[in-house]
Amino acid sequence: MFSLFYGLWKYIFSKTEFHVLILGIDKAGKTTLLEKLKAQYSKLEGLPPDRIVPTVGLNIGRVEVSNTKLVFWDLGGQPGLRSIWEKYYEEAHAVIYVVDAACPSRFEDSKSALEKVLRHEDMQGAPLLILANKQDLADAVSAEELGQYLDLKKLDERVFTFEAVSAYDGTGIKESIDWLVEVMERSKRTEMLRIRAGSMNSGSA
Ligand SMILES: Nc1nc2c(ncn2[C@@H]2O[C@H](COP(=O)(O)OP(=O)(O)OP(=O)(O)O)[C@@H](O)[C@H]2O)c(=O)[nH]1
Ligand SMILES: [Mg+2]
Repeated sequence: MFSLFYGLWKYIFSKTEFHVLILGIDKAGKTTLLEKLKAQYSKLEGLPPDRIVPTVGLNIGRVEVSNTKLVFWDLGGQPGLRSIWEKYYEEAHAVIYVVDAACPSRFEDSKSALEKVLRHEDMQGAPLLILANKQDLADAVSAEELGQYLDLKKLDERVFTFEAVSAYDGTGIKESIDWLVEVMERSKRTEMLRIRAGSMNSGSA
């Protein structure tokens, strides 16, 4: 009986935790974004951009937004490191895909890396937030233009959106995270991950 009430109490009062993967090719601005998120949503200061180096392992950031806990996983985007991404797909509730909107010569590379992510079966149904980053630069393309460049087919029933952001000055970040939390809260993928976690817990009891 106690465990029943405890389970119910936990269900009602514990904050939902969402895992969000931050992907994108090298130099897109993923780690700069992660540090900005930490600065904006937690008491941590976040590294200043001039102290951020290319990512080789995994950077983790935990923040709380309204009644949810967000755990961000930021991975390295250099070509030789992209094969590691898929190890994190199964546990991810959603994906933030960061693109350097001021560097059209790398849009093709960004597009094919993203298409590969979306084709992977472990990514099925994961909401997708595509960020046109570096809007503080005069030659950055808008979110709409980036959408045309990427020309993504086969998004089918996936929930997705494009946002124009700057990981430097914080433009567009609040709107992006608000969107993400809202879609994760009602996504089928979240339901699927919750059921899976529940059956694993009861299996190990
Ligand atoms: N102007 C401008 N520069 C940015 C912005 N975000 C990142 N940068 C710069 O872009 C470069 C790459 O940033 P990172 O955050 O290291 O990129 P990354 O995607 O984490 O790269 P990898 O770890 O190699 O995959 C750095 O020189 C950053 O200072 C932005 O919003 N505006
Ligand atoms: Mg990085």
